Amino acid sequence: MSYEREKQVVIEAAIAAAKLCQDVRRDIPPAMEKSDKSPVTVADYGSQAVICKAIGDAFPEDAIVGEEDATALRDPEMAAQLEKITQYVRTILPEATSEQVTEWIDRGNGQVGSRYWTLDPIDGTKGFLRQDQYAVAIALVENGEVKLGVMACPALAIEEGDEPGTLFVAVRGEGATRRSLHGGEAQTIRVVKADDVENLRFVESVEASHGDQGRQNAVAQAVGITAESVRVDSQAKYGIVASGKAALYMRLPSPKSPNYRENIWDHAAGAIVVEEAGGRVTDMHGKPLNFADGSKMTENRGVVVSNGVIHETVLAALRDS
Ligand SMILES: Nc1ncnc2c1ncn2[C@@H]1O[C@H](COP(=O)(O)OS(=O)(=O)O)[C@@H](OP(=O)(O)O)[C@H]1O
Ligand SMILES: [Mg+2]
Ligand SMILES: [Mg+2]
Ligand SMILES: [Mg+2]
Repeated sequence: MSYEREKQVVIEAAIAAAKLCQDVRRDIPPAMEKSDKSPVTVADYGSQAVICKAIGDAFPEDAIVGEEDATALRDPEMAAQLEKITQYVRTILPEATSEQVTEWIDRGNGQVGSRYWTLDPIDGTKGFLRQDQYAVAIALVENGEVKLGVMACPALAIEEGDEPGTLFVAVRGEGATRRSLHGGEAQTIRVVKADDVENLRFVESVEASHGDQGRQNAVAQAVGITAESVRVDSQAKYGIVASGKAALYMRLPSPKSPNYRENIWDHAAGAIVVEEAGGRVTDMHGKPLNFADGSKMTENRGVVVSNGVIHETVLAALRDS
């Protein structure tokens, strides 16, 4: 088995961060606004602090490329927010100080290199605020290839009716598993088979502005998916495809933001989980996602995630659309 220590460290960190996020969510957090107008909450910061501390302590040589940074929190006007974040972090690390919290968050300001971690402390912040789906997503990348992905989806039940909370783990060459965030055995997961008509659904973002829902639906129809899309926030969509509950996840560039480029932390963990479950992940032109060059995937457009079998058909339908 490879990456055993890495896996242990980040599974433990992801479970702790997921608990912190659920604690915050029970108190219904107000959102703060980032410079790009997107929302961020005390849970995004708290989750990044807990995970970056764990990775930085265990692997001090490794760079971490995280979504958030602590610059805004050092503004004296943000003192009350920083204190709140610190209180939540103390439920996991009782001795934590505000100064340490900002320092741990800023461990996520690393650069993409030959070996690095990428972290989305809360993917789907809008979903988190809506009490819908979100994910804590961590991946280890070596020489441009994702080697390990750990994704906690605190609001996603394994089977309908179960207590929500699913943890996905994948190591390159060793398959993908899921388990309950509340404990229990890990089960191997596989993508949906071509003849499993009941699960030939497709998933897309809840937020219409994060994709092109008109074109996504047209392409799904063109490849024979007749059911309406299932709209889910965050990389939980990758988990759903990897578990065989949907055959396709499409994310096509939004006509409203044609210059948007995808971030590595929005895809790295989810992508390895799907690939190790037997699926395929490319951009809309069939190019592999580029995790080698920087935090933005500047050479890629959109994302297509499938069970593999239908992938070429989807890419062909996209060319024709
Ligand atoms: N214009 C545009 N196009 C594509 N993607 C965008 C865009 N704007 C934001 N984002 C990123 O979307 C991340 C949320 O993922 P989803 O779209 O899958 O979830 S959601 O339905 O919007 O909640 C979200 O991740 P978080 O910021 O971690 O929540 C953003 O990185
Ligand atoms: Mg964000
Ligand atoms: Mg994200
Ligand atoms: Mg995020």
